[in-house]
Order: sequence, then C-alpha cells, then structure tokens
Amino acid sequence: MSDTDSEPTYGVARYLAVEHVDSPTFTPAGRLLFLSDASGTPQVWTVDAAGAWPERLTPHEERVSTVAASPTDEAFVFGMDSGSDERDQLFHHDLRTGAETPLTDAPGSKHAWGAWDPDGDRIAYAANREDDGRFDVYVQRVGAGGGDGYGEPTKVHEGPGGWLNVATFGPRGDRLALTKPRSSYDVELSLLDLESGDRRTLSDGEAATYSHLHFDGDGGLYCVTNRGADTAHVGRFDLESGELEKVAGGDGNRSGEPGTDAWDVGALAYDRDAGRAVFARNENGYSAVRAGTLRGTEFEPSASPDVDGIASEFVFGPDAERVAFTHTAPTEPYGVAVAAWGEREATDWTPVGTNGVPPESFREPETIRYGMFDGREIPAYWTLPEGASAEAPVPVVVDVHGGPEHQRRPWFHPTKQFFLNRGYAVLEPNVRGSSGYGRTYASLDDVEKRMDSVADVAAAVEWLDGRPEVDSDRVVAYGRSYGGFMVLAAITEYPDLWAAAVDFVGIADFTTFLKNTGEWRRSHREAEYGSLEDDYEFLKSISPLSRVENVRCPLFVQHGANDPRVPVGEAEQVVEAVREQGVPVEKLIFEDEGHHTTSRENLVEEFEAIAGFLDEHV
Ligand SMILES: CSCC[C@H](NC(C)=O)C(=O)N[C@@H](C)C(=O)N[C@@H](CO)C(=O)O
Repeated sequence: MSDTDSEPTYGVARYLAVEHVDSPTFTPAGRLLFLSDASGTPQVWTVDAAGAWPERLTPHEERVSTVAASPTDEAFVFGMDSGSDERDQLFHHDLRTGAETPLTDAPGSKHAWGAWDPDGDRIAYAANREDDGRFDVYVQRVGAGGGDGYGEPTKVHEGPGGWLNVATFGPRGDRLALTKPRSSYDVELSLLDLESGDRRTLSDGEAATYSHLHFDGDGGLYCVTNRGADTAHVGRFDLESGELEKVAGGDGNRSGEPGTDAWDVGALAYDRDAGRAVFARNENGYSAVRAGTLRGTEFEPSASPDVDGIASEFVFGPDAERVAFTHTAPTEPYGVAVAAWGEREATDWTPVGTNGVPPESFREPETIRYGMFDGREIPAYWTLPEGASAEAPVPVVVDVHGGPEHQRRPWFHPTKQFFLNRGYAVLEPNVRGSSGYGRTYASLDDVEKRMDSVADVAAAVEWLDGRPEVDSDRVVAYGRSYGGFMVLAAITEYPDLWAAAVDFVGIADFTTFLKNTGEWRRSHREAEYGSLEDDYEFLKSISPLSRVENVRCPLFVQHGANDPRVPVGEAEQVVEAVREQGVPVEKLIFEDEGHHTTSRENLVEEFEAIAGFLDEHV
C-alpha cells in the first residue's frame, strides 16, 4: 500500500461486490433480460422499468455466459458452463411457466450460441460434440410457443476443423450466415443453405474481419468489416452479385497510427422491419454512438444516445421503438441503459450500488501516448490515486491486457479502483498488437515481432521515470492471459525495472502452451504466435521459461485448473522454475476455476492474497 493515506481504504470484497450487468436482450413483449453477477456469478435477471426492483430468473451457481430471448415467445435460451471450463451447455427457459429445459447434454463439449430462427421454433449453434478439435453446425427445435417440440441437436454442416460460428438465420429461416475465424484478422464468411446443405463463400479470400451480420430482407447482408481498409466499418453484401459496399463508419485512409481520424466501428444492431440501425465508433477506447435509418447502402443518421465511456451490445426492443445497450465508464459500473428511438438521452435501467464505497472516490484515467524505438506512439490510460505528488510519490501497477488481439478501454474495473484506493497509480498500455487502432497496429506483434511489444512495456516504465509523482523503485508488472506472458517476458527481459510481478493465467512457454491449449483453438493461436511446426525454436527462444534465471523480483502466479485456453501447466512450470532461482513466488490455483475466476468468493480470496503480496514486496 502506498504511503498516501489521504483517504479511507476499503476491502476488496466491497469493490468485487459492485455488480457487473451486461448482455441485454428484449422479449417480444418488451421485457428486458440481462446478465448480472449480483448473486456471485452471472445469472439471467429481468427488470420491468428503469430503477424497478430486478427479478432473478436463473438459480444457478455456475456462470451463465450468454442469454438470448426468443423472437416470438416469452422465453429465452442461455448458455452455462461448469467450473469455468468454457464448455457451455444450452438451456431453454419458458417465462410463462418458469420451466427450464436442458437442450444439450454433452458436458465434454463446447456449445457456442448462434441464433434463433425468425419463427422462434428453432435455434442454431456451433459445437465440437463429435471432435474436440472441430466445430460443426447444429439446428434444434425448441418448442414454438413453449410446446413440447424440443428436438435433439441435428448436425447440418460439418466444419473444416477449428473454430466455426453461427452468426444469424436468414429472414425465411432457410439459411445461416457462418463465420470461420482462421485468425483474429482473417475470417471466412459464408452462407449455408439449410435445404440443400450447399455453402457459398462471401468473403473474397483476402484477410479481413466480418461480424455483426444482419440480413436486410431485400437481398442484402449487413456486416461490420475491415475489408479493403485498416479499420472496421459498416458494409452491405449484395447477395445476388456477392459485391460488398461500404455503408458507414471507419475510414479506409487510416495510417494505422493511434490518433488518426479513423476508428473502428463495432456493435452494429439492425431492425429489418423498421430499417433502423445503431452502432458505435471506438475513438481511442471511448464510444461515439451512431443511430439512423438504413436502407440498401444509404445510412441516414438520426438523433443518437449521448454516451460517456463505452456503449456496446446494442439490441432493439419491439418495433425498434427502444434500443438497449451495455454501458460503462471509468467511474461508472457496467449497467444496461435504454433509449427511446430518436432520443439523445439514455436511462440506466439497472443502477448498481457501490457497497458503501463513495462513487466520488473512483478515479478517472488520462489518455496518454508515449514514444517508442520505431517512432510509433503507444496509447495508454494513466490513473493517479488521491494524493499522489512529487512530495508523496506513489507505486505503480503497469497492467498489460490479454489477447493480444484485445484492447484495454476506459471501462469500470473494480480491482483497478481497489488498487487506486490503496495508493497505487495504474498505467494501462495498449501495446502494439492491440486491437482498436487498426489492423496494421494489431499486426505489429505477430510471430517474429513478438518481443517488440515487450519493449513497449519497458518503454512504459521509461515514461514513468519522468513522472515526479511516481516512485520508480516501486513499479509492478501485472497482466492476465497473454498479459501474463507479457509480465513474465518483461521480468525476464528487463529484470531491473520491477519491484514485483503478478501473472494471471499467463503463457510461460509458447511451445507447451500451443501443444496443450484446446485443440479447436490451436491453429487460430498459431496464426498469431507462430506454429509448432515452423517456428518451434523461435517460440522456445522467446518464451520466458527459457530465461527464468534473469528474474529478480518476487512473483505472484494465479491460475484455474480448468483453463481450456492457457493450460494450468503454464503456471506450475514457471512457479517451479522461478522458485529454483531462490526468488519469492506465491502460487494460487483454483481447482474449480478456468481462464477466468468467476466466483465472487474465489475472487475475494485472489485479490486479498495479491494485495498482501504487494504490501509485502512493494
Ligand atoms: C472465435 S475466435 C475466439 C478467440 C479466442 N477465444 C477463446 C474463447 O478462445 C481467443 O484466442 N481469445 C483470446 C483473447 C485469447 O484467449 N488469447 C490468449 C490468451 O490471452 C491465447 O490463448 O492465446
């Protein structure tokens, strides 16, 4: 804890108990459903109006990861895994009777939610039921009108191996739009004819992303894509010709540098009957919402919800008269907001408390950029605790996000506010390879350029050196998943910079990670990191485990035994190797968790242990 005790401190349990609300979906009658972790794990809840008392609909202990209301019935499907293993099963919940029906009973398989058919009597999804390394497409009857029409999963298409997603049904329910991510920036888009089984590829073979797919009912398919550009925009396929036209957002002229005038568009929602669309532009992490009418390739902007912070997961209510979305900001916990169409004002329908922690004690970040060896600028968020000054310099947590195709954004993060309350400053660099700044920036860490991104972390500490309010002898490397790799790489490459390090579910050796990660995801990860076949020696050479003798700072390692992405063996081997160097290491492995710690109880234990570790060593 820092010496600036200018404000009272609060236990981490209070911060972790600040509810996280997201995943809005409307039933045909206009009931708002969403996920909330108020009970300790995410469950399905509903609320009738802004500020009304919410009602919990699913009674489970395990994490509910997805919820999708039926388009025709007062019912919903939800996905839930076991022990955070990401092997979701799907369930149907009838809101009229409260009946909950398991739809898939294959605990060893992952069922990735796809879509409802417009008639509300079938669902489609992808699953690796037959082969852990291959997702296939399934269609299943789920009982129109809550009847007894629950069918069995019916395989309608066998995938090529690896990931495969169902994006949406066509307007007549006779076809599906599928996406096959070969890598995070190379997605194959195709249409599957459910009557003939024929599949037609729409993507043109050039690496590009395609997401948020919506048929317009007039022979078109809307999407968010970066085809032919550095940033993502709204596009429309003419399904007869297969031609893709740009509709709105983004800018193909972007130089790939942060701060230029073009930003990615995301979170596109579209109501076919009303011809209404809403999406958000990601401007250096902050959202600018754009709403309007969309017919053909003509987007006519209309009044859009004014949002501070981040808006995502837009969904239209009945007749597109309302739009709900997930909202958060640095000092505003995640919640679901609703705006009437054509209005600028959005109302938070799920206001959450802060358990006695004064909201005014939450700290806002400053957006900064720091220079790098190649002349680039690295965007980052910089947040100081209360009382930091040259007279009372503070310790710093350098928090590196995972992915690496991911972006740290100015959302509410309870444990970040917890560390700020304990007097730590927090620096969150979006190092090269991060998404959100164009595909050129995202490719700057691929394979042989991996260690350039680690140099970006070291440069962050150099930037800190120039700050009078920072105690440069008390800088902590901190990161999750790929960010955990970055922590281990930073303390082995630049050992003298760090007072301590915290690695959550991090990669310690790329060769064992790629060998042992879930079979369905290996090729996707090799596209980012390099392949075992072609790059084995290189991957071994850059792996932190190969230079663990350089570690000087105490290390905290956290993992979950059920992690299907970064196997727990990564934690075990790095703990053993660093301990052999005589360096203090603390290990915390949850037998009932996976890549994310999902239970409130475990999270409290985790962060109380980390706070104690940092108090001891920083
Ligand atoms: C349909 S593409 C899925 C991307 C994939 N997601 C999952 C659930 O595996 C993925 O690679 N996500 C990254 C954020 C990820 O897990 N990256 C690291 C860990 O940070 C890795 O495993 O390489």
